[in-house]
Amino acid sequence: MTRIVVGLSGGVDSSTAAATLHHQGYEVVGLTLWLMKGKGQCCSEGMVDAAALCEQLGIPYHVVDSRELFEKNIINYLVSGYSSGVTPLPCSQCNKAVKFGPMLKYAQEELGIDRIATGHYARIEYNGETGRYQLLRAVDHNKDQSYFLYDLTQDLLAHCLFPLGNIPKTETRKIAAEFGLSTADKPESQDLCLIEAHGSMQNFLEQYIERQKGQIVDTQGNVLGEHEGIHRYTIGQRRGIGLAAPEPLYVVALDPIKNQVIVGDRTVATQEECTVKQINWVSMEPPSSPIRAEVQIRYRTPPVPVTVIPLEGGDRVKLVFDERQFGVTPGQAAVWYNGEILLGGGIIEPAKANAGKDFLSGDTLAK
Ligand SMILES: Nc1ncnc2c1ncn2[C@@H]1O[C@H](COP(=O)(O)OP(=O)(O)OP(=O)(O)O)[C@@H](O)[C@H]1O
Repeated sequence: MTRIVVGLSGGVDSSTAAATLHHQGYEVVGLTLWLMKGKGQCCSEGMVDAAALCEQLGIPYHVVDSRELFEKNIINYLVSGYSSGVTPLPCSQCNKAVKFGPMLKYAQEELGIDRIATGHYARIEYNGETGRYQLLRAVDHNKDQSYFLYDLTQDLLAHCLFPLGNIPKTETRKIAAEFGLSTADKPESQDLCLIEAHGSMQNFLEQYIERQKGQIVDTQGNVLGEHEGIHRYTIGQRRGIGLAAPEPLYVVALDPIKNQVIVGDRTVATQEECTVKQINWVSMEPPSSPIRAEVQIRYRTPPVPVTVIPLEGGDRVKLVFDERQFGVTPGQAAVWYNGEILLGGGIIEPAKANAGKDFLSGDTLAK
């Protein structure tokens, strides 16, 4: 019987993934990574539900204390990112560095098990011709989570199963009900786990970052108002800027050196290109010449046509959009696809390399 470790968050998706594999004859071991410090946060309720599920299925259950790892990789990453004017995407970082890598290591080293599974909505296919594991969008495009998985290595993909990638979410709930799982009706998590735990990203960040008043300026440097810390803003943001203006104003840049929030109209908030670092090529070898693809610059933005141009050194690319894009946000992931197939992705770099951002201070540009 094939043994497999299933990552359990206590939600309906991972419960159904575990129950499905168990039903298919896998010898399933449930495992929850305990991620957040502090009483009553995030995982505690999840652990109770995950333990109940394992009891119901009659399978072993493990909890791995990963709070240090989460703090080192995610909390520090967020705090230093927001303090320096970027908006980091914690989920892809968490998947690679905190969840999949350590979960596989624990499975192999502590349990002698060589496979792991999660309730993510995405598909993995081995391509015999290229010898690569390809990551594909979930059949249910509305639930597709491949964007958050772009940074998984070939080795991780080779050891992973996503049992829900081929079914619509509605089917997941049906299966959960048929198996009589107590999580069948559990509401969807609506946001990042950190936001669910703290109410908002600002609440979370302000445990670590002090509010520091600064100026809100336009792209010519005229002072329009005051803010309470650049960590409270994101490129492309319109709501909550607190300025009355005839035309809607958007955050177009954040200058950590001058502690300024720079705002402009929608045209200033669009870009025709950007650079991307820390690239992970997933379903194809790194190309030596430009390729055409469709890119997503945020989880919920639709994919748009793009030319991906490899830059010297191999770890960065330039993205040239066919049409100017709004809200290209440093720190977020840009992930490019060929139809269903996720080709690669990386982290959008700050505006220094992006034309037209000369309203940032020299020091910021030199960073
Ligand atoms: N703390 C954790 N420990 C182990 N695995 C986890 C943990 N959190 C999430 N996972 C795994 O990652 C998958 C995707 O997590 P995500 O936070 O996106 O939850 P979700 O899509 O709401 O799924 P679920 O309904 O299972 O909570 C989960 O289905 C689960 O398999």
